[in-house]
Amino acid sequence: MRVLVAPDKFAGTLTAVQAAEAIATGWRRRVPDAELDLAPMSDGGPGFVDVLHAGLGGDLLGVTVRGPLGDPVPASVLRVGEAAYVETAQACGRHLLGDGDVEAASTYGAGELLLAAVDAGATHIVVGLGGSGTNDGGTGLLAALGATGDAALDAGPAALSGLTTLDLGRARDRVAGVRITAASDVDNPLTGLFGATRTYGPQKGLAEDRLVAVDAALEHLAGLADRRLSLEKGAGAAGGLGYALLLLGADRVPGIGLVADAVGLPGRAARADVVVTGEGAFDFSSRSGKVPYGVAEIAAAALRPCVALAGQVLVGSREMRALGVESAYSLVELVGEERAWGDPAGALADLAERVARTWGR
Ligand SMILES: NC(=O)c1ccc[n+]([C@@H]2O[C@H](COP(=O)([O-])OP(=O)(O)OC[C@H]3O[C@@H](n4cnc5c(N)ncnc54)[C@H](O)[C@@H]3O)[C@@H](O)[C@H]2O)c1
Ligand SMILES: O=C(O)C[C@H](O)C(=O)O
Repeated sequence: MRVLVAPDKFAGTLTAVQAAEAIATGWRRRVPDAELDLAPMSDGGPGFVDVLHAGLGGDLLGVTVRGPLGDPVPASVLRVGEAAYVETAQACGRHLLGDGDVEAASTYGAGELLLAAVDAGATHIVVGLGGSGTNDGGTGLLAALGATGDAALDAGPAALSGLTTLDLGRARDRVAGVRITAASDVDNPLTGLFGATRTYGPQKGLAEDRLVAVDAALEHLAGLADRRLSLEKGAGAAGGLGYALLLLGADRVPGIGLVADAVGLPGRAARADVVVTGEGAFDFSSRSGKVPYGVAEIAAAALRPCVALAGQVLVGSREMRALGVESAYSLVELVGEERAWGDPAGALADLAERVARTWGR
């Protein structure tokens, strides 16, 4: 039997590559002759570059860029032929913000990362967006590329309400002739009820009573730069970093679809008997763009059953099936909180071994 193993990361405990390996280890214990095809996934957020490197090969170029609060952080550019892939979470991810203030956090480092890809000679740069700890409308990135204005562009959203002029000429020149694709985990617009701030601000530590002011700062930015683009899908990804890329002429695609196509997931699903996906918390709250649902869609198109293994399962079985996942299995339910967190790889292997009893025949 052939099993396609295509999980996302389990945020905080396992990378997608580690999760895929743990699932394969457990499955093999139950079905030693199973053929396991490992395809760790990402939606554009954390893990994007690792997963593409595992799937596509290519060369990693190490760089140091400014983190969200200004401290230097390591990041990398993945070169594959003429293309380059960068992951903005490496420069401004939520894991780098800690307890820091998102209102002071900047995407400047993501701009430095983009520049490193330009300087490496890439003619097509794919920028992964998601899991950010920033909400600055991507102005930090624009500043790193040479954009100027009459207020600080690299100091978070607060300064933006004072902006009366914005010149993007130099930033656009820096990327002239380079095709940019934004691969985003979510498709929210920049502002408003479904915009970056109101939807994702609270999980970055933005207080309820600051949401209106910060959203207004991004709205002010949109008024100066380009209101139409602020309404485009994905403008609100990664705290508005999607918007900055659209201002530079980028096209936008869902990250999960880009990664799936890059690693040939549809063909691999068609060659499998069963597809296994997973993530840390299998929930409903943010299903658009999430890896398990993207993988389930691909499995369904190939007429293959899809099951999910997760740290926690927070979706009812009826909803889950409606989304194309046959069954979902929970680590915490099998081994309890302590082991799920203390030995995530071992626990996930045990869960996969159990699931292979049902699905490995
Ligand atoms: N946060 C959003 O609103 C949102 C929206 C759309 C897409 N996304 C994308 O979805 C991806 C996943 O985001 P996420 O933050 O939901 O990650 P996730 O699904 O991995 O969930 C993280 C949670 O999983 C649980 N978990 C992780 N390891 C566990 C273990 N070993 N045992 C038990 N529980 C465990 C924990 O509760 C943890 O908080 C990111 O790449 C992000 O870009 C996020
Ligand atoms: O990944 C998320 O939390 C959603 C969004 O793309 C962000 O980074 O703010």
